[in-house]
Order: sequence, then C-alpha cells, then structure tokens
Amino acid sequence: MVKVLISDELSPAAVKIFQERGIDVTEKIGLKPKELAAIIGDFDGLAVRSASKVTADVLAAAAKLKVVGRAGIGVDNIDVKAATARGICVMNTPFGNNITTAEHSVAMMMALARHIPEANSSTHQGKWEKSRFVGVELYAKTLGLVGCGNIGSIVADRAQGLKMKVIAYDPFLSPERALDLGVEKVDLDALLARADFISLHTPLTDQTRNLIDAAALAKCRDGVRIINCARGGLVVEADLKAALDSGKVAGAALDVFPVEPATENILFGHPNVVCTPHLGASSTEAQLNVAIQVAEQMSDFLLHGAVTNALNMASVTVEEAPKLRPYMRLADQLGAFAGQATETGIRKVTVEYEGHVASLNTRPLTALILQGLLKPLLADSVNMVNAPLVAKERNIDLTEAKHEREGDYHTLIRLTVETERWSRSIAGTLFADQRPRVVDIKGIKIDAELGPHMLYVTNDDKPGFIGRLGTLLGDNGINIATFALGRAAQGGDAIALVEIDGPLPPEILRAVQALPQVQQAKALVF
Ligand SMILES: NC(=O)c1ccc[n+]([C@@H]2O[C@H](COP(=O)([O-])OP(=O)(O)OC[C@H]3O[C@@H](n4cnc5c(N)ncnc54)[C@H](O)[C@@H]3O)[C@@H](O)[C@H]2O)c1
Ligand SMILES: O=C(O)CC[C@@H](O)C(=O)O
Repeated sequence: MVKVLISDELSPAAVKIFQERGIDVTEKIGLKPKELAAIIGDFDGLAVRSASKVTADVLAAAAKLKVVGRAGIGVDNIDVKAATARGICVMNTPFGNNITTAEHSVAMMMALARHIPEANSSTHQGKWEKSRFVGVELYAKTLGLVGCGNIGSIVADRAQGLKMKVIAYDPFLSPERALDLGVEKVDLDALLARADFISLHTPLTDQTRNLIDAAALAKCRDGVRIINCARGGLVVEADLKAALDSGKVAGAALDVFPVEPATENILFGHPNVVCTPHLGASSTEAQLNVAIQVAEQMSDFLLHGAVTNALNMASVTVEEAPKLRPYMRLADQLGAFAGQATETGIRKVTVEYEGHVASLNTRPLTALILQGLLKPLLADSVNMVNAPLVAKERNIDLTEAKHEREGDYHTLIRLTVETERWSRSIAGTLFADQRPRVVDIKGIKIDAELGPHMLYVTNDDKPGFIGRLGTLLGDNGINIATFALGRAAQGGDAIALVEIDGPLPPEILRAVQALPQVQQAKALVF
C-alpha cells in the first residue's frame, strides 16, 4: 500500500483525499530533522508546510520516498537539490494561498499606516491616546513592489483599489505584463528612491538574500515603511533596526524571519514594528486550497504518474499520463538498450520524435530515455527526476527534435548516441496493440519486441550463422522465445535480437562471441 506522512499542520481535507484514494496516511507533527529521518524510510510521500525541515540527511534516509509535496509556495525548507539528486520529485501549490498572502500584506500596510496594533493594545489598557497614533493615508502614496509575480500582482491590484500609485522592480516582469497590471516597471534604485511603502514578494534566492540592507535603506525616502510577507532572509534585520532607530524608516511590518519559529529577535518590542508569526498563508480558505491541492497532486503522482507543479520534473497531466504510458515503456527500452550497448563516455544524445508522438508532451519521455541510458553506469542512483541533471553534470550534450509529419511509421522515437568512438542510433515505434517495437538499429531495419532477457548480436551476413547460434543456445538448454533479424545489405553487417527465457550465463555469452562471423554479442536486460 502506498504510504504518505504528513509532518506539518494540514487541513483534514488532505487526509480525507489520500484515504479516499486508498493511500495510507500517518500524521506526525512537529518532528525535528533527526526524528523525521528516523521514520521517513517507511513512506512513499511526504506532505509538509514550512515548519518541517526536509534536509539532505532526511532525504538520505528516505529509501522509498518518491515525492515531497509542499502545501504552499516557498520550498526553502526543502533541500530541492538533494531531492533531485536522489530522484525525489518536489512539488508545491503555487496558487493556493496567494490571495490570502496578498491580503495579509495589505493588512500589514494598513496596520503600519494607522498604528493599529499599538493603538489596539493601548486602548485595551484603558488609555485614550488619540494624539499618539496619528497615521498616514495610503491614498496617492507610492507602493513599491519588489517582486511582482502571483502575490505581488494581487497586491498591486488591491493597492490600486486604494488609489495608490504602484511601481515594481522585478527583472522577470515583461513590459506587456506591467502594462496589463497597471504598474510602472522600475529598477531597484528608482523603487527605493520613490516608494512611500515597500512590500517584498520575491522568493529567497542567492540574488534576493539581504536585498534590503543598510545600503538599500540609505537610498530610500525618509519615513519609508517596509512590509515583508515573503521570506525573512530578504532583509538584514540589524540594518533595519538601525534605520528604524534613526527614524529613516518610519515603520516595518514583518510576517517572516530569518530564524523561525522566531521566539526572540532584535526587532521584537520596537514601537514601530508590527509582527505576525508567518501568518501570510493562514486563512481557512488558503489552508483548505493548499491541502486539497497538495493531496491531489501527490496522489495523482503516486498512483497515476501525473506530475503537477513539480520544481524538479517535467509536468504530466492526468489526461496526458495514459497517452504517454506506452511511449514511456518505449522510451525506457530505447534508453536502456543504448545504455547497455554503450561502453565509452557519452558525448551527445539526440532524441527525435516523429509522427504522433511529436504532438505529445515529450519532456518526460526524454527524461526516461536519459534514465535508461545512464542506468548501466549509475544503477539506482539515476531516475527520471535527476537524469537530465546528471546528464548535464556529465557534459552530455542533449538535443531534441520534433517532426509531426509521419515518416515510414505512424509514430517513431529515434535515439542517437555519440561517444568518443562512434555514433549509433536505435528507433522504435508503437504498433496498434500499443506495444513497443524496435524497428531500426544502426540504420538496419528490424522488427523486434524486447523481452526481459535479450541477446543482441552483430555479425557478418554469411550462411550458417543463424543455425550455429540456434544450436549453441539449444544445446545449452536456453529456450528462444523470439528471433528477429536484420541486415544492411546482402553479405554485409547483420544484427540478431534474440529473446530468451532467462538470463544468459556468461560462459554461453562468451561462446556466442566466439562463433565465426560474430562481431559483437551482448546480453541485455529490460
Ligand atoms: N508569508 C507567507 O505565509 C507566504 C505565503 C506565500 C508565499 N510567500 C513567499 O512569497 C514569495 C512570492 O510568492 P509568489 O507566489 O508571488 O511567487 P512568484 O514566483 O509568483 O513571484 C515571485 C516574483 O519574484 C520575482 N523575482 C525573482 N527574483 C527577483 C529578484 N532578484 N528581484 C526582484 N524580483 C525577483 C520573480 O520574477 C517573480 O515574478 C514566495 O517565494 C514565498 O517565499 C510567503
Ligand atoms: O504554510 C505556511 O503557513 C506558510 C506558507 C508560505 O510561506 C508559502 O511559502 O507558501
């Protein structure tokens, strides 16, 4: 039975979805990485929010794990690189909580503008400090968005409703999209110089870490207010504190902190700082959305091979998965054939898709081909998730080509592998029964179905070879299931693909290799 562990607080809707699909669910909340590592080996899937730390050590202990699902957006609590290297798919739910987080950012901006938290606390204490809490209007003020993706663009829309002027710094925001959103695209220095309020909406990356430091704050308008509902590491807190103390920054609203849970922080207790405990995504609606999405995505992946919102793998929709399945078998076989037939370093891989298959989503097929190709070298450490990365790390140049027009076959995948010594190709098709057939090896036509154990022979096309090979196998008790032949030209190079009923003992393989006319013989396993 497929088993999933939920290690952070998730709406019960997630458990219900897993169970309805026949998946066994265990909930264990609040585990430290060591505790998670101790139990993860038993699970096929892990569902988390932001509290669980899915470290390289946790992943190293996850022998069966196929997928980590993040109910939310940021995956900085998951070592995606380590997951990719181990072939574990990492998926998130990028749209489930964006409205809620955008609304929280706007709420924080209003709280700052009108001192609401402090005024609330003072009023509860029976003070009536009207003159202490004089605020500022948002109307006609400039809001600077750093990052204008899903959340930033919703904040822009809400701020425009409040009649604010919105400017945005986002190197990946196209001028057309900026126009659509009604925001002015600016560079970072212009944003810092012009904004009355700055709201951060980027992921935490090497480029965005410490983006708001002393130098950036010095470029801001006096009395700027800063809102961070993205990630703690975007702001250098010590520099922010100094700017708050000097009055350069009039106020800061922070939902996120470099260390979470944040039980102590240099900004806690500052009169001009509003804090919430990473509540950006915490609404009933958002938590229901992300829990449902993550449970559906993980179930579809574990049960049907569908891939949605993966950060380290090509997407495959539930509709695509059944169409791709027979091609996946073919891709796997072509890659495995070429991988087992290749003995020297691979330099270049070309995959051509022709006819029907060219109209499909071929990225997963290419990943499977690479997996099959690299498996003889790397065994179980390579799979569909990490194969493209592993190939890249090994400087294997990959080219994909698609030709929707049909050639000799209704549908065809051709794989060409170039090594330091030679270039070889193998092509396969699907017949009407949807079973894969190899139809071309090294330019020689053949019609072969690959079984679990195959003998692949390259020989000179001379009389007597087939009889000798049959006799050798028969005399050694090896039953032939199918026998496919092809040749380049009469008397030229020929190939034989023989399906046998079990593994070929090494001494028999040596005897085949010693037959006259045999150029090369290999035992292949599929
Ligand atoms: N507080 C919360 O509970 C909460 C909830 C959801 C998301 N988040 C955080 O908010 C972030 C943004 O979420 P989103 O859904 O809008 O993501 P998104 O990917 O849709 O948008 C991020 C934007 O940042 C831009 N960007 C990337 N690098 C940049 C850089 N160096 N400078 C400027 N812009 C840059 C990207 O081009 C993109 O448009 C997430 O990464 C997550 O960390 C926090
Ligand atoms: O799960 C949460 O509460 C926070 C989620 C948020 O940080 C996100 O990146 O989606």
